[in-house]
Amino acid sequence: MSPPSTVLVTGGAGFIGSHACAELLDHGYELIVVDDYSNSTPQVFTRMQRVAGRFVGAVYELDIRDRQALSAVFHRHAVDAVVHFAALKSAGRSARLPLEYYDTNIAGTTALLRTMQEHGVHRLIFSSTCSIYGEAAHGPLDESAPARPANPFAASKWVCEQILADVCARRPEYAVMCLRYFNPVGAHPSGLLGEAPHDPPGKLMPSLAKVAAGQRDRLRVYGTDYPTPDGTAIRDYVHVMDTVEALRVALDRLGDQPGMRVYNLGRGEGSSVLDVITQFSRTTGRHIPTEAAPRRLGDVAEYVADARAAARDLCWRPTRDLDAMCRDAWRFQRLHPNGYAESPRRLKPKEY
Ligand SMILES: O=c1ccn([C@@H]2O[C@H](COP(=O)(O)OP(=O)(O)O[C@H]3O[C@H](CO)[C@H](O)[C@H](O)[C@H]3O)[C@@H](O)[C@H]2O)c(=O)[nH]1
Repeated sequence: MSPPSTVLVTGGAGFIGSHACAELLDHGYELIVVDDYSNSTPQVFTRMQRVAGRFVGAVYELDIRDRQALSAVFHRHAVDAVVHFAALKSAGRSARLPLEYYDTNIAGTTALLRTMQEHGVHRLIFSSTCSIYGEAAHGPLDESAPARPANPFAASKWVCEQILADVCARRPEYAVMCLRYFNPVGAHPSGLLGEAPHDPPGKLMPSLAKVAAGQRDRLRVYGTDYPTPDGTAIRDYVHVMDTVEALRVALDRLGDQPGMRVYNLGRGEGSSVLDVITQFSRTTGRHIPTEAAPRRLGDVAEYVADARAAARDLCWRPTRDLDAMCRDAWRFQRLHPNGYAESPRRLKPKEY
């Protein structure tokens, strides 16, 4: 099978989605994007065009659970493959709103799969997460580590993986890759694209950027009593540009073999919350005031990837370190203090 050329990206206006679209446009793919803008904004496409030098083919505002609207998109465009990001993704919020998460993430995925089937599209890249591993053993986790989802967000992703495995087991025409993202952070090196959630940022890197910029007075460190060397939780942070490079190679190779393949996308290097704060401070020269806070609902002590399968099959070797992740996140914050909401500031070269 030849590589797909027209790709439908769900959630293409979101953080990983927008960087993925820029990467795919850069490599000649034709893109159709659907997004409901529940945690993103259409402004992202203007920036994406500046980054990639060309337009996304078409953009539709829709909820992927709306099968009629989704079907109309497949009618209009000859889609070869789908990259599926659209989902709710906050572990803590999911513990408070389980139904909302199961409905959006699972019903959204089944609606997409049924629509794909109706239109004869069988190639899919699914966005999964390291959080399906839950409270697993310490140390690098490979793809065979048992799933023990610790919150409804993680459980919803694990259910989707099982649905996809069942579909692939019964239908040989399907080719699916599940990419288990560890903690993608950073921003496009142009400073045009970055992480700009609607709600006050709950994630570590954008929160750090807001504190460093003086938009928030301190960073709350959620949990200082984890069984880790410094008591704070360990994650495997990976630059979003490295992440989307892996995705692009996965898409290039999606047609090579049928069935379902699963890959961890992490660097194999754990950093604690305090490690990230120290690095962010060092990279930006800013003091980061902190405050110890209780553990966040649904969080676990440690996720570190064994990503040798992605290295072997996708020849993927992430090259950007934590310093680069902090530098790029900071550049986006400095250039766009309000994300996608307003025109950029002009920075002198030494300002970032
Ligand atoms: O202000 C903050 C924000 C975060 N943290 C801590 O920093 C670590 C990282 O938290 P993030 O919210 O940045 O990311 P998560 O580890 O919760 O990310 C998980 O959820 C993501 C989706 O939001 C992805 O699915 C990812 O793969 C999965 O690991 C956690 O220990 C968290 O408690 C703080 O201490 N203070």
